[in-house]
Amino acid sequence: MAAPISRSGPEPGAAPYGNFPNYSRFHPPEGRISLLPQGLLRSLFPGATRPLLGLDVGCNSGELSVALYQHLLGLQDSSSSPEPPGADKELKLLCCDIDPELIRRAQQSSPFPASISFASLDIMDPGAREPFLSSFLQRFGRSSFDIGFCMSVTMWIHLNHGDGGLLEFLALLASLCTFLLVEPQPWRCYRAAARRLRRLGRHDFEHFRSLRINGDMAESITRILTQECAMELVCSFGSTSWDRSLLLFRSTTAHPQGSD
Ligand SMILES: C[S@@+](CC[C@H](N)C(=O)[O-])C[C@H]1O[C@@H](n2cnc3c(N)ncnc32)[C@H](O)[C@@H]1O
Repeated sequence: MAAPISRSGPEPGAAPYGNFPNYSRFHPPEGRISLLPQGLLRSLFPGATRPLLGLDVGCNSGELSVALYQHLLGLQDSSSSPEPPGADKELKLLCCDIDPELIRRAQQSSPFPASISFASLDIMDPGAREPFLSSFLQRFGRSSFDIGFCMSVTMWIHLNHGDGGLLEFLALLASLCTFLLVEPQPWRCYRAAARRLRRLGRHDFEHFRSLRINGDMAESITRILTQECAMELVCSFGSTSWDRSLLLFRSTTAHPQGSD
């Protein structure tokens, strides 16, 4: 299920999918994690009696996925300490990324292999996505995830797949997840990404100049999710130091606590 990524050529900085090899050095997980309240998972799923299922889309090399897992379960921030007994029964996290090399690194360094699975997947490829996601969900007798994470990914989907792709992506996440945490990139990041590509002598992103969804991206994504995807905004956890907001949505149609 490896996605077709070419790493040949003299342009390592281009990262056309946002597949930067050292992303977490520039945007460390702590900047996001510190905005999320302690005990968030328990407050969203009081009295959950079976493992909660999470989906992290665009996980890069996994640093944020691991930090989210630790934070949500209230584990000490130490990748060297073993997972406490029982933790793997509380939350199972499926993390995917289009870049197989990033996934290989995530797998190699994962401190919690029993609870966090990393896999190479282009989430926009229905032929690969559907069997992959349903086989994971079926293992737990489920048809949806309790919580999804879409952290600094919307811009890359939007630039590579256009307005239609962004709408399709958000509708997909809304249909798959009871709760959804989204960190949208603001519009100025789109300009910076396009500039970076031009400086490297590459063609513009195919869709950049024709995007009609533009401007205040947090507002647009909130509008799409709430008006077109049957979700409601539960909370905005504020903005990171690099001015990206963390928005939590809940499905208005899914049953609570993953009771599907
Ligand atoms: C900017 S990084 C964000 C990484 C991580 N979520 C974080 O916030 O620290 C965006 C990631 O999305 C991934 N990505 C982009 N398009 C994707 C797609 N169609 N399917 C899966 N992953 C994708 C990229 O490879 C990249 O690793």
